Amino acid sequence: MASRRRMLLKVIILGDSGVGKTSLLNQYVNRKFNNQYKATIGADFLTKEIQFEDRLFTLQIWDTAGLERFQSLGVAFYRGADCCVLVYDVNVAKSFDDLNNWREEFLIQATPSDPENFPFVVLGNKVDLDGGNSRVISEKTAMAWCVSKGNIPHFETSAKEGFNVDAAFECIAKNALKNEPEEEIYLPETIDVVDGGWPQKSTSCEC
Ligand SMILES: Nc1nc2c(ncn2[C@@H]2O[C@H](COP(=O)(O)OP(=O)(O)OP(=O)(O)O)[C@@H](O)[C@H]2O)c(=O)[nH]1
Ligand SMILES: [Mg+2]
Repeated sequence: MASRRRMLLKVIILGDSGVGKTSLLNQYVNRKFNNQYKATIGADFLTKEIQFEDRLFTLQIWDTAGLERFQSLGVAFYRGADCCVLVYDVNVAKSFDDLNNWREEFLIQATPSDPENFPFVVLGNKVDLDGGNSRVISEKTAMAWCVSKGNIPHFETSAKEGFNVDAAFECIAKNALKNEPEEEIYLPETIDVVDGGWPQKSTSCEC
């Protein structure tokens, strides 16, 4: 039976409601943007196959609800995360101020083995809005916070224009990879039929 090595990397996106978490993910995975706001309820994930140094990886990216009433995720959800993305809106001060809470809450829930060095990536989204004139959080202010929290990588992005989205997710993938260099899962390319009761082809390996 042919098999192919594929590592699963779990990424969780957190941040206030409306900062653009779903839009960033949709732009990265589907190259699409929607102006209409539809609040995320609970959590949902999209996957993206990536290749890095001749190896295949599956990024499993979890989009979560920023609205408190739609948050219903248990501790088990956060466990095993390889990278956490914290998103704020450069035009909304509160969304930046809240990053600290999101980060701390994540560490409480996920209980990573080495919290000091757990990989976070911070994204300041909606830099396109009003031609940049409505911005209230400067890149310098955001960078200072990121440095104070152990040099968290920081990107300014626009999900709407696709600005810096690929670069940000490339960094997210690399950081997730750093966090989990040993653990591998093996996804079979084909599944043998056992008593005729199982599918003959796996649909999880499409490349
Ligand atoms: N101009 C502009 N608008 C954006 C951008 N990203 C998202 N939006 C808009 O902002 C609104 C909220 O975006 P979402 O992606 O739904 O926000 P969210 O963080 O997923 O919100 P919750 O699911 O409630 O947590 C939508 O109307 C988007 O179209 C961006 O980069 N630029
Ligand atoms: Mg959403």
